[in-house]
Amino acid sequence: MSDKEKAGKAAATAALAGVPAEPGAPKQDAILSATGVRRAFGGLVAVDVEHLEVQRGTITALIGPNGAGKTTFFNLVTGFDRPSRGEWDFDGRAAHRMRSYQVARAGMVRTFQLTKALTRMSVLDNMLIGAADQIGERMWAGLVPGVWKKQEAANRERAMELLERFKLVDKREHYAGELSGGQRKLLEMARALMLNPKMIMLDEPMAGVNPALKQSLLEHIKDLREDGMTVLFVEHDMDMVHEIADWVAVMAAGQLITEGTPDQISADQRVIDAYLGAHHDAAQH
Ligand SMILES: Nc1ncnc2c1ncn2[C@@H]1O[C@H](COP(=O)(O)OP(=O)(O)OP(=O)(O)O)[C@@H](O)[C@H]1O
Repeated sequence: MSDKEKAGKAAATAALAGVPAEPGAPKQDAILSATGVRRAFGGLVAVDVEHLEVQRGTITALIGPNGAGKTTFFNLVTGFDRPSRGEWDFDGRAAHRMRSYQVARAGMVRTFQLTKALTRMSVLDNMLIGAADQIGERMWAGLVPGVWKKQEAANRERAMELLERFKLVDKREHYAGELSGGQRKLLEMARALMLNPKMIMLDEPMAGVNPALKQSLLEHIKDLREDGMTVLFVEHDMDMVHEIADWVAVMAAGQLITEGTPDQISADQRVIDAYLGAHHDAAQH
């Protein structure tokens, strides 16, 4: 462990010390605080979270069995979906009425899996488009060419910096579709970082990544915390959760059933029951 990593981990642990392992537990300094968030699709309640706070400067995992509502929750707080009801503050500002690009500008940015269209573009173009898309620049780009040019040069510089950092710079002219599973995950992360987020939300960062690249991806995620960012990630790989999460929030059937440190969570009967229940249901289908 580097000194920087030790310091980042220690600061996160200190910030969470004394937080009870209970759903909705208040945090010392929550960057995201959500209350009464509900999203129904017809008769199906996908998300029904009474209260959740995410401590600033930590790596927090959001886990739960398939269909628990994790992705829907991500979509809601980042403005890509609208709740049936609910409120949340991000970094001290009410964010539940913001559009996705306003949320991104406020500093909460989620990663997206590369779509088919994006795999047919170069790695560098992916980076440049990532920046423009999420903050809605396309709307005014055509109107103010001078401003746009300047912004474009800055975006290009930032993109090259990030591609260096993620060791993708040699691939910049390659189609994104030519990248390996792990390199795609790095690109997804790098795209999100184009916006200099305060909090980055990663949806299954380890999915489809070969073991050789996993370690390097883990290091990159820890670096985000060490750089002062807050990380919230959805993940099924419990080894990864144990290795990097400072805190874990568990959802099942739309609700937040508990929270705690990785050790507290793996010993929690509610969590074991939720996973067993989900497997039992799946086996019956
Ligand atoms: N657009 C939608 N229309 C209808 N139902 C939806 C929609 N999006 C999600 N759902 C349903 O909401 C529930 C929660 O789904 P969600 O994808 O949020 O779960 P998840 O915890 O992310 O699952 P996984 O781990 O499998 O990705 C599921 O029952 C899902 O089928």
